[in-house]
Amino acid sequence: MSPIVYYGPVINPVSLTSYRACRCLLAVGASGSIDWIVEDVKDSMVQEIMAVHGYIDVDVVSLRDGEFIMPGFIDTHTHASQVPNAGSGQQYELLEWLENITFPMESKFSDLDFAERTYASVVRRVIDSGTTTCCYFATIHLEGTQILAEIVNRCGQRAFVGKCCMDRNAHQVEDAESSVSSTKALISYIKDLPSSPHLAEPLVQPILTPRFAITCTSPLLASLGEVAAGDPNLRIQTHLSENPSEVAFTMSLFPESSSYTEVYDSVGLLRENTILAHAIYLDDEEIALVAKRNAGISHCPTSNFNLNSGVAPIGKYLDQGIKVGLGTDVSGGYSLSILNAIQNASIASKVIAMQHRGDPAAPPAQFSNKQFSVASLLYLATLGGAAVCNLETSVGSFSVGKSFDALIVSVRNDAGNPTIWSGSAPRTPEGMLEQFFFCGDDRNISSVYVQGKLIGGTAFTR
Ligand SMILES: Nc1nc2[nH]cnc2c(=O)[nH]1
Ligand SMILES: [Zn+2]
Repeated sequence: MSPIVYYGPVINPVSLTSYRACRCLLAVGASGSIDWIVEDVKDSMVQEIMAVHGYIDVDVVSLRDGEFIMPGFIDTHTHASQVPNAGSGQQYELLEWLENITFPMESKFSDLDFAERTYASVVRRVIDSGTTTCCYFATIHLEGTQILAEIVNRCGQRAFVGKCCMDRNAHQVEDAESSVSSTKALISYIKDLPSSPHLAEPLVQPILTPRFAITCTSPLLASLGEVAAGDPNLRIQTHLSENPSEVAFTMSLFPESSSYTEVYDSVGLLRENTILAHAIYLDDEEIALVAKRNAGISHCPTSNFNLNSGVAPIGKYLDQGIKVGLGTDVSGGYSLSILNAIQNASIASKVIAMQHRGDPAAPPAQFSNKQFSVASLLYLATLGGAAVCNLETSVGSFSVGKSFDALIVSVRNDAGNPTIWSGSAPRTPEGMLEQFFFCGDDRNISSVYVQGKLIGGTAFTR
């Protein structure tokens, strides 16, 4: 790959409360990582800055009015195998929905032709939605999950791919021993996929995936805890405390546990690289335990509304210093786009704020019971998600040495999305970002880059 320099408005998340938005020169080196960035650049300064950095005869691509660069979205929780069901089954709550909608679809992935066709289309759609890093659940099937990992790797997306571990309470189950051995086989398979030697971590990595406590016996969870103990870098993903009936059923299956969270913690599955989807009904002790273990929460607001699960008190978790990212949770959620998760995360935070009008959380609470700002939404969709995946030193924002995992966004008329009103020039980067978040869709995502390489949309060559 030749080095390249992008020139235009760059949106760069900093924290839950701030982001930078200014005209930058951003240089991507031959390895796909960021070589240098200069902020607040004017046209007259471009050639001199390039020369100072020894960038002679390097292409500069200039963005037009209405275009900007931002970090790629990070989807911390979705089910590739459930995408064909998106938009079906919203009349059910979680346990009935699994029984009637989800398990029947997942059973189909024993057919490898079906798996190949479905996953190829799913991964393309996820990339075109602007997701540069994705945490995928596949199904219980080893070969089907290997197909998903291979497709993701071929497409150049950054991802974690997991095979569901289930030895009870599902339509298809394995015994605990087979579940562990096929999980180990998946881990070896993914670690052997071709990858660039200069990367700190391969783009595609395995992730330990006990589906949730209801579908795993204590012996299976304990064995998966041993697998985790043998590989501290191995990420773990599961579901936690999503629905009141689920919580009650879990506690009836694990009467010796003091809480749902403790079921995972007692076997070593709660740690700094564990991704906990939903986490709506945690009590104060569970919140403290998640914080103590530095595990991350995947906030899946579209799914939480769609399956009538509840509204997760994310502001409260943020005030406890818990890492939070966004998840689409298809097909609990009906959209593969993190933009839709952003919109519903905003609404969920406003629902909580409305419920606490005149009753704000006592200081020093900063986020509890308050609506999210655009800065918070941006952070959750990018750098927050990166932290949940333990990837915050390589992706989620732009700084020297980080990977160029990025989107070029257009809110121009010629992007073809009439929902965005673009009559009010000149546009500010902040204004463009907000319009994109609330009115944007795939049509506004011109190019998708992972590690500097174009993986979706069209190459930006101006
Ligand atoms: N939303 C959701 N929750 C789950 N809990 C266990 N499995 C699932 C699933 O597939 N989707
Ligand atoms: Zn899920």
